[in-house]
Amino acid sequence: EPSEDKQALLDFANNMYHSRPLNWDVRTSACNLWTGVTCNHDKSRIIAVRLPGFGFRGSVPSNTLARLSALQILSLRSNGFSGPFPSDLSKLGNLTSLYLQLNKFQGPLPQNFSVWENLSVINLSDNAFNGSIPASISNLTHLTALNLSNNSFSGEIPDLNVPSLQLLDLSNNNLTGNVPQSLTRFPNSAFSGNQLAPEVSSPPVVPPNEKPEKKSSRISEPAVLGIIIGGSSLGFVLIAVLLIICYSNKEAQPKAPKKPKKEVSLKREKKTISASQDGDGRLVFFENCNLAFDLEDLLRASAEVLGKGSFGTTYKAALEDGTTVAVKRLKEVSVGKREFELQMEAVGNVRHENVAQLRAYYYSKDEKLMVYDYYAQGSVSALLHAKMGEKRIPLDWESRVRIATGAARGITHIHSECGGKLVHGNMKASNIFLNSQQYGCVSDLGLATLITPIAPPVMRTAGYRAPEVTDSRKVSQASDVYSFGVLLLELLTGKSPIHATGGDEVIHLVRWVNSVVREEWTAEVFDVELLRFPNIEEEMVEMLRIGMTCVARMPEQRPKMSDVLKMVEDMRRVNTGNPPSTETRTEESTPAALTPIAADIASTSGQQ
Ligand SMILES: Nc1ncnc2c1ncn2[C@@H]1O[C@H](COP(=O)(O)OP(=O)(O)OP(=O)(O)O)[C@@H](O)[C@H]1O
Repeated sequence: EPSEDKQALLDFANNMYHSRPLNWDVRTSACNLWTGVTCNHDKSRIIAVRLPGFGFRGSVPSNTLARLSALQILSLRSNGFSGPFPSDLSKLGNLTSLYLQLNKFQGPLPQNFSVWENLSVINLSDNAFNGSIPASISNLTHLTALNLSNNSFSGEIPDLNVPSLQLLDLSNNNLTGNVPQSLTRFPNSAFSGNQLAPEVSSPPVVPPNEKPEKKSSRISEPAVLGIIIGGSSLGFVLIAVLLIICYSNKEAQPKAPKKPKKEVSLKREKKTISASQDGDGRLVFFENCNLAFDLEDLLRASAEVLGKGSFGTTYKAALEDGTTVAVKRLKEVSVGKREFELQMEAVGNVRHENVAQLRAYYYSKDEKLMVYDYYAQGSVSALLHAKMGEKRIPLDWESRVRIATGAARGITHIHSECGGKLVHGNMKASNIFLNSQQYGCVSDLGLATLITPIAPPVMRTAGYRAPEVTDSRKVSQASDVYSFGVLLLELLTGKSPIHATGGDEVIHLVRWVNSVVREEWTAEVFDVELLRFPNIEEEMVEMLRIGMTCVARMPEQRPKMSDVLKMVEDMRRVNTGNPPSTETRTEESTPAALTPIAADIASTSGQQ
């Protein structure tokens, strides 16, 4: 137990008024029991203190927090702290994140920010700080987010040439002069509400033959949730969600003139929207979730629409500490709260390296949210089908095998959960991502039974659906096996499950592969991008055989997922007698050698 750190915190709390009680008792374990306190691995030091919304009032007493010399994260936001910038903080050289927003701090900032060389996130917004912005902030080489908005900073903006900086908000101060060159990459909204030289608010100058940067290529202003939530009440979730809806819907509508960010501030809108708060919801985190954010951080995040799926819209949300998460906003949930929670618990408790972990969920009468890690590489669908040139690197055979193997492991694990009853229900390439080892990692499980199908499945979903699934809620483990088979065919052919040809014809991948295989074997079925890799034909044919077995028309003819996994993993051992490695595979295989195997596939798989 870090007894000196504990005493420092007690000295801090005992010398300050706070309206909400802290359960800090010198006799109990600070590392395990104290609210808002996190220790390091061996519990020898306190490394994070998060005290948002505890109703603290007054100045930070000196020589208290200063003694927490191992502190990395300090959050005192959404309280009533007043007085100058706490001098104690200058002793905290290990700080990485500092959240002092939504307090009543005043006066100038210390000029020397170099003492916090590890700082990555600084949020001092919504206080009454004044004076100039210290130029020494530019020495913080790890800085990713700087929010000084809604204060009274004056003078010119210093040249903050920090390449790591991703989020900047200096809006609503009294700043003058020009935006320095190093900061022109940030949107105008980062500087609005100041007295800056007029160029700042005019549109960026574009050379005559260059198109302006596409809106979608970076976080578009209408989609930005520039939401500052006062207080700590979780009930404010609906406000934020309303703003999400409002701002994301705007994307689809004809563009209205931009409102300055100032007007989006929730501080001002709270009163008018508060009638719709029902306060019945809460963000529920799953155990072992080490993401350092809470509901307020989430709601304040900048958000970008990733796409609309059959269950709702998914947003990429960039939190102030640099973490990025994916937030899925569900529509048409057809079950009650209890059933929803039980299903979320089942899904959230699935822990496997090939299953995307549900980090948190939120349920209220009007909104249901799910929070996942954000996968920056994009989905397998994007990796496979994005147009060449659009950030796409062709997926080589090794990558496709890793995707298939990972996905098979993930689904097999899902099928073993809940007494062997859990179903994924929505297996498709846009729901598979790459884990840190670049193996497939399946996401979006367990939703099919919760959502009312309001429209026939869109083309990209329909192609994965087993023939017996006429109602999207009637999915089964056997239908997951079918969808996995479609995924294998997609990886092999490079073609989407249902796709249009140049003309009006719509091709159904399963039927197409079947017909090619049945008529006469040709290597045409394989993605042309795979043909340049040597010695992979046998594996491709084996994967084709597995895929075709999975897409058997009758559910009872399909193998169990655990058997499919075995087949996928054996695919290499059978062919080489060696562990998987391109170097060890030397034997030649010619297209002619494929013919008997293809014939075998055609005769054994249950065709449509
Ligand atoms: N955690 C995530 N990280 C990165 N991208 C994601 C994440 N979750 C979803 N996406 C992407 O966001 C987009 C929308 O996803 P969403 O799951 O809402 O729809 P979908 O996969 O197209 O269809 P469905 O709702 O049937 O699963 C997809 O392109 C998906 O790949």
